[in-house]
Amino acid sequence: MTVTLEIPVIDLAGSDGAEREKLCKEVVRACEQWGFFQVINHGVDESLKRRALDVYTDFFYLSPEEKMKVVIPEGSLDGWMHPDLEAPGAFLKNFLGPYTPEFLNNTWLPDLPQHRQRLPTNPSSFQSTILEFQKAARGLHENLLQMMAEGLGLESDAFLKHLPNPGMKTRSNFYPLVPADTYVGPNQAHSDASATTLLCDTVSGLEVMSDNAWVQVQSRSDGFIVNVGDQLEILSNGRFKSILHRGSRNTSKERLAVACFYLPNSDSVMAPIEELVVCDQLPKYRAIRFGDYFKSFIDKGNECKGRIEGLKITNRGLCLR
Ligand SMILES: O=C(O)CCC(=O)C(=O)O
Ligand SMILES: [Fe+2]
Repeated sequence: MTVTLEIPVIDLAGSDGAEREKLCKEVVRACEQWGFFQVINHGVDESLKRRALDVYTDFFYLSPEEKMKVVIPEGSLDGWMHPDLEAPGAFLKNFLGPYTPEFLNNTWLPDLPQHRQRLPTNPSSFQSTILEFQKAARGLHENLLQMMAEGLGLESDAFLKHLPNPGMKTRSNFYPLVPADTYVGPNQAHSDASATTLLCDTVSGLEVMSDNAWVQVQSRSDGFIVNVGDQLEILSNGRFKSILHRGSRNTSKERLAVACFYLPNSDSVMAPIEELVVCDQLPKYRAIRFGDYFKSFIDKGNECKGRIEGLKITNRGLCLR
């Protein structure tokens, strides 16, 4: 039996008006207590979200030969991968768990030729649709980051000013329906390397660690699941929690899950923001250049919370692992 979890659902409809202060506090409470919440009336057009999910589904339904045109090459994380394919090199193998589903990874920002090269050209509307979707998702990420800062009593750009020229990446996981007697485990448990992540899926399947047990989030078709990533845990000096989670199949329906990551640029240095260290007295994490963090994310594998644990400053001094 799957145990389900009701994470907070926050209605952003009034977030530009008189309700803003109350909603900002709700967002902060959800980041502190859960690390995960859902938003509805989030400002991203429902039909755009639907078109984005459809164009991803159309991509996954293409023939393997067609998808091979954007297969992940050695030394990269961007492109298409299927569990039946041999991962090209240790680089990607590290990153995959034992039950990795078919997936497509892309980088939308920074907009560089090496990232564009890995974008599918089939379906023909893929790039224009997802680019439009990414722009809308960026707006929602930034609105939420402002609300989080305001809810903590800080200037609304308190987080965003540490995230100039952000990166945007997507990972879309495709979980086909498998016969009931086929055991296919969940994918690798991890916390996200992002500042914030927005997840939209066609049916429920996300599992989060709550009280040392895996519980499934009931996703809403009109919402986005929002989660605090490792960078926001660092910036908030540990007030916001980047929680272990994993994707899994839905036992009755095919499932598509699209995660949109909002990331610092490689040269941004992530460290607890001063305003929060003053209140807490001590920084709980040592500073790290995001590019170095992301490299250790790749080197150590997409595994548990090893990366952020290694940055924690303990009472005994630096915890270097
Ligand atoms: O597939 C899912 O439901 C979760 C995806 C996820 O957590 C990720 O890609 O970071
Ligand atoms: Fe994730």
